[in-house]
Amino acid sequence: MVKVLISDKLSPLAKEIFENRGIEVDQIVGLTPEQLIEAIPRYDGLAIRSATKVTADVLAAASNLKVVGRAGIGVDNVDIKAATNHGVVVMNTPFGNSITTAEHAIAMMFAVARQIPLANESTHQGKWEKSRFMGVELTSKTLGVIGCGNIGAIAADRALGLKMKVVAFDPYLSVERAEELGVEKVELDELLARADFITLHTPLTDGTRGILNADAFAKMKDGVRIVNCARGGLIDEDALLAALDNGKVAGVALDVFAVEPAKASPLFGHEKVVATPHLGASTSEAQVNVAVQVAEQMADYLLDGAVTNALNMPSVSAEESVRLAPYMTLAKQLGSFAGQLTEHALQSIQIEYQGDVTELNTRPLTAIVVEGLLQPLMDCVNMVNALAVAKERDIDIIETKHDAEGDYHTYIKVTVTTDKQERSVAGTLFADKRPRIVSVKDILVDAELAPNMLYVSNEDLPGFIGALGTTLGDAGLNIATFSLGRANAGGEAIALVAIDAAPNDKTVLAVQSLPHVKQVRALKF
Ligand SMILES: NC(=O)C1=CN([C@@H]2O[C@H](COP(=O)(O)OP(=O)(O)OC[C@H]3O[C@@H](n4cnc5c(N)ncnc54)[C@H](O)[C@@H]3O)[C@@H](O)[C@H]2O)C=CC1
Ligand SMILES: O=C(O)C(=O)COP(=O)(O)O
Repeated sequence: MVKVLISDKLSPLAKEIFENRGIEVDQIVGLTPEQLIEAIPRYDGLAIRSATKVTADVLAAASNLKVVGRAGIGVDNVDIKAATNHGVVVMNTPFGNSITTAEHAIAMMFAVARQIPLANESTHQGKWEKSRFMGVELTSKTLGVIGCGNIGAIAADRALGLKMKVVAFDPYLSVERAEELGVEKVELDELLARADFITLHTPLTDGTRGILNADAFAKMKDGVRIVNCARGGLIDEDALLAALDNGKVAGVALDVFAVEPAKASPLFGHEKVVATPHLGASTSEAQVNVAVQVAEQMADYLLDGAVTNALNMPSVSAEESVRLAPYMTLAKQLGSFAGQLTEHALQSIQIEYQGDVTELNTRPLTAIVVEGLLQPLMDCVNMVNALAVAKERDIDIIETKHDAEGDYHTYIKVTVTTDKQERSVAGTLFADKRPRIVSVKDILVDAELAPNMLYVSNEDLPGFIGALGTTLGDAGLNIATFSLGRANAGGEAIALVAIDAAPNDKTVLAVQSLPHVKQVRALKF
């Protein structure tokens, strides 16, 4: 039975969805890294929020894991590269909590503009310090949005509603999109120089880590106020403390911290710091959204092979997955066939799609061709990591698509170029949706692959077929099907023989030593 571990606090709806779909669920919150490593081999799926750290060590131990589902957006707590290498799909829920998080950023902006938390605390203490708390208006102020994606754009929209002017820095924001949003696209330095308030909405990556550092603070207006509801690592906390102390920054509202859970920080207790414990996504609405979405996405993948919102794999809908299924078998067979015949260093893999198949999402097909091809050559390759593994090894993957040209309404051809030769194998689906190999090295054949096959290439001369049959018969091997093809009379010929059991090395050698035989391979599918 498929098993999922929920290792962070998720709406109970997630568990309910998994169970309704026949998936066994354990919810264990607060595991130490060691406990997670010990538990993880028992699970096919892991559902998390931001607390669980899915490190390379966890993934190395996760021998059955197929998917990590992040009920939320940021995946900086998941080692995606290691997940890819281990063939684990990582998916998130990119929109479920974006409104909620943008609202938190706006709430934090008000909180820091009017010192609401401090005023609240003082009032509860019966101090009535009316003259202590002097705030600033938001109207007409300039808000600098760093990272204008889903959340940044919603925050910008709300700020415009508050009659603020919004400038945005985001290298990937087009001028048209900026216009549509009603924001002014600017460079970072200009944003820093102009903004009265700055709000951060980028992911934490090597490119954004410390984006607000001492240099950046130096470029800001005196008395700027900053909101961070994205990730702690975006702000250099030491530089921030200095900027608060020297008056450059009038106030900061932090929902996120460099190290979480943040139980101690020099920023804590500072009058100018408003802090919340990573609450950006914590509304009942958002938590229902992300829990339902992650559970459904994970169940779809584990049960039906549908891929949605994956960060390391192309998307495949459930309907596509059904239509793709016979093609996936064909593509895997073609890749595997080519891989089992490949003896030299691979340079490129060309995958040509013709006819009906071009109407489908061919990216998963390409991934599975490459998986099939690399599997005989190396361990631990699967659909998730195949393209990355090929790239790492400088193998070019070339995908082409054409209308149907020849005899087949649908057709896939895989051509492998090594440093010594080029070899191709092509196949189709017949009306029964069963895959057929229709050519090898451009020699026409018509073969249905069986678990055990013998591939023989030979010179097309009389006597070979009888000799092959006798050799296999002598070895006690029953022939199930026998497909032949030849380039021309007397030219290169190919035999693809389905046999009921795998031939041993002695039999392969015996076939190899038959007259006119060029190459023999026992193939497994
Ligand atoms: N506090 C909380 O509870 C929550 C925090 N988040 C954080 O918010 C982040 C943003 O979420 P979304 O808006 O949904 O992501 P998104 O992917 O829609 O937007 C991120 C934007 O950042 C931009 N960006 C990337 N590198 C940049 C750079 N060097 N400088 C400026 N912009 C850059 C991208 O072009 C993109 O437009 C998430 O990655 C997550 O870390 C998300 C949800 C809840
Ligand atoms: O979705 C995100 O990126 C968040 O940061 C939300 O984090 P959480 O799920 O509340 O731990």
